[in-house]
Amino acid sequence: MGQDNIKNGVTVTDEEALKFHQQGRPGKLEIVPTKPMATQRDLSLAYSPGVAAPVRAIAEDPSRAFDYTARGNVVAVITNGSAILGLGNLGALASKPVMEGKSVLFKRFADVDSIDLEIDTQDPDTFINAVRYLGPSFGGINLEDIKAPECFIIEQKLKEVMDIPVFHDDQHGTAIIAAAGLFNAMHLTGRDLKDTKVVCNGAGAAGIACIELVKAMGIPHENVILCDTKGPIYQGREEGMNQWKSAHAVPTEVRSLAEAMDGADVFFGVSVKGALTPEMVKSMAPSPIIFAMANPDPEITPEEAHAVREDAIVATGRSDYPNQVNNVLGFPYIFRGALDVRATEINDHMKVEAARAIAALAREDVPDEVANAYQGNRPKFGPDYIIPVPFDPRLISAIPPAVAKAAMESGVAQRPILDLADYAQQLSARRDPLASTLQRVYSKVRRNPKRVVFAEGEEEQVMRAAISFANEELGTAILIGRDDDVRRTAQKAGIDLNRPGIELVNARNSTRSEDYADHLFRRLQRKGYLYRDCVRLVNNDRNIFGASMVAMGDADAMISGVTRNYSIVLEDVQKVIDPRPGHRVIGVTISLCKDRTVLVADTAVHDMPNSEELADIAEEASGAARKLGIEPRVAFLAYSTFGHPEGERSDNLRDAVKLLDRRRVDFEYEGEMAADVALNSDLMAAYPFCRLSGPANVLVMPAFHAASISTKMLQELGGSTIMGPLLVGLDKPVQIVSLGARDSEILNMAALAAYNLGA
Ligand SMILES: NC(=O)C1=CN([C@@H]2O[C@H](COP(=O)(O)OP(=O)(O)OC[C@H]3O[C@@H](n4cnc5c(N)ncnc54)[C@H](OP(=O)(O)O)[C@@H]3O)[C@@H](O)[C@H]2O)C=CC1
Ligand SMILES: CC(=O)C(=O)O
Ligand SMILES: [Mg+2]
Repeated sequence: MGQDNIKNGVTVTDEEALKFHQQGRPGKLEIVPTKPMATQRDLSLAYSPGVAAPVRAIAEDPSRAFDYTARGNVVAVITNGSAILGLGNLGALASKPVMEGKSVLFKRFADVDSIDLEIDTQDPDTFINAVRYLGPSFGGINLEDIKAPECFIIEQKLKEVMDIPVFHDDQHGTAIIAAAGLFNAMHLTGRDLKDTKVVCNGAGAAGIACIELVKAMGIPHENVILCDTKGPIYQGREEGMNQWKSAHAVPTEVRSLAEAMDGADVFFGVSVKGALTPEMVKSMAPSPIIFAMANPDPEITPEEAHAVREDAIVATGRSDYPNQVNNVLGFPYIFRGALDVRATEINDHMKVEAARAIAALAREDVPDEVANAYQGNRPKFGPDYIIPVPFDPRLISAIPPAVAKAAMESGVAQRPILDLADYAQQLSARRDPLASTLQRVYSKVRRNPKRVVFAEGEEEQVMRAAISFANEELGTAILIGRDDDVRRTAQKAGIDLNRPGIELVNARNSTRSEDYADHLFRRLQRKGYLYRDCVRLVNNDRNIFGASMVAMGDADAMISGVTRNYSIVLEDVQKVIDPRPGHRVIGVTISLCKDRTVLVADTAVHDMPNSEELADIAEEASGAARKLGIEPRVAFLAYSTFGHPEGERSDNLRDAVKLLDRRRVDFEYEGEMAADVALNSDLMAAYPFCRLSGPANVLVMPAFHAASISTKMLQELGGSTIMGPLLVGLDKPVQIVSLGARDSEILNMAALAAYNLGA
């Protein structure tokens, strides 16, 4: 990675952020039951009289609460809003978006259920009393955004009176990630712990915890100068002091941050935006290490720091720069490990081992599966990659086992895990498949932005998707429509289209229309079309015009379908664009289920595929799977499994398997088999000759109707997120959304079009 990549390019506007929080169900969280609640019997089991039995069992043996209730997997995110990010004391209510955010991050990254609790008091004792009796409800307490010094008192007291982990994230989460990054940066710059001089600006929750941890890991006390709003904390200072700051006072002559920075090796910023100036950076030691961690804006931006010191290693708290020091790398996984061994606390040994695990991960070679999570680059341990990114899928299997092991070693684990290797494997299944898949797609496109035609540019949700596409720096969004109509709708909806990355194209006055009509006529002249028919199609049909732009190289990809049926759009597109040579056009639907991603094909084109077509469908779908980072295991699905029950409807599928044998394809495939055998390894074990090495992840359906019915049922009944059908096999990338799709769906499909699944 170099200077070009310094900014990763994910920017969001205030308007987008507000809309994101407001749309649909306001906020970011909902609670869903884990047991059926459909019948009278369900209710009798779930509530009265069924609850009586677990109540009595728990009263007799409190540890049974972990068996009969959600307690063991629920963490409360609790705050009083007194230090919301770096925004200050804005109170309990205003902090709720951040706390909901922390809760969803718990779920997203480590499958920990979490609920936010905003307690409306600034008084530590009242706060402590509000929390101390909540122990029975939760497996752990994550304190968040509570200002210093109250946070120290609150955490200490709650740890004493509660028998579940209490962890102030801004202290320890931040410290763990900062320590991990620091030790990697010191390794890269050949520094020795004993000679490293650290200046930490910010003597609050994060600052005190950061320097305590790095001192515990070996940096001498006298090498660290802690600063706050009054400047360096020297021995004898009286103004603005408290006992936690005093513990870090050093004998020094420096009286300002600027003086402290002169010759410093390391800067830790956990204060406010802009606190570090370029002049201060200039005065640092060679190859300085700068962690500007204030959120949402750092003490200095990487651009500003690098402008004066090219040799600096810079980290920030933000996701749009390399080296993000953010406690999101820590708290979900630390609690995951602690909950899984039912730890009674999160102690220093567990924190140190978490830091070591994070640091070690950044030094490892990045395997193929992971490379795409890194903004499309394969990062290599170095100045721009000292810490893994939050989307690194290895974090879930690397950090919790380290934490669980440390809990067991330090005697705080109430339910030890005997096989940590097996535990690590189980953990990877907890990853959220949707986010990883889309992250890979977005990262790759951002690295190589594309010009994408949004064929229905007059629709409001299409305009919104186009703007997000441009804001996400995925490329240029080309809106097709009549200028007046587009602008009128935009104005009415309060959308400003006059911004970089948005182009408007009106088919009627395009200088390219004649070329497009010529192209179309060459293709359709022997299919009953006159030249004037082609001119009319180009001028009047947005899908034809948009597809022509893509076919003739004026755009890279196209998205459509909001206003017309899938099959009609596909028919239009195929008038203009051929299948890729040697390929077959099919539809692949991605089904993102709770614990796995499954591709289903063909969900768009072939009504009753013959064996040859089925074999092609398997090849196309497995190509798409690989492009999405999934190593394909293809199952040809039927009502029968390996010949039983007999019936000629499965013949095609059996023949397709034989065809693939002859084609010597390089992916796993097997069939015919029933869906449960394909997806359940226990059932598959009854067929020891089955060549799949695990449950199938690409399901080739015997017919279009089966494919369509099953994906829709998965969505409605199984709670899966369904994406697609995605078109693969076309010579140029086009994706079609479902009729009436919302802007977020259009955006995702536009990103997938730009990603070009078929290439
Ligand atoms: N990247 C990450 O993962 C994390 C980042 N942070 C960020 O760290 C910052 C502090 O958070 P937190 O410790 O929880 O907050 P606290 O309120 O507990 O502490 C803030 C500290 O910053 C000091 N400070 C404020 N302004 C300045 C300034 N201009 N110069 C020097 N010191 C200053 C305060 O000084 P005084 O004591 O004199 O008032 C105080 O010591 C926030 O920006 C937060 O977003 C926090 C946690 C995680
Ligand atoms: C990241 C975080 O917790 C903070 O900035 O407060
Ligand atoms: Mg915080």
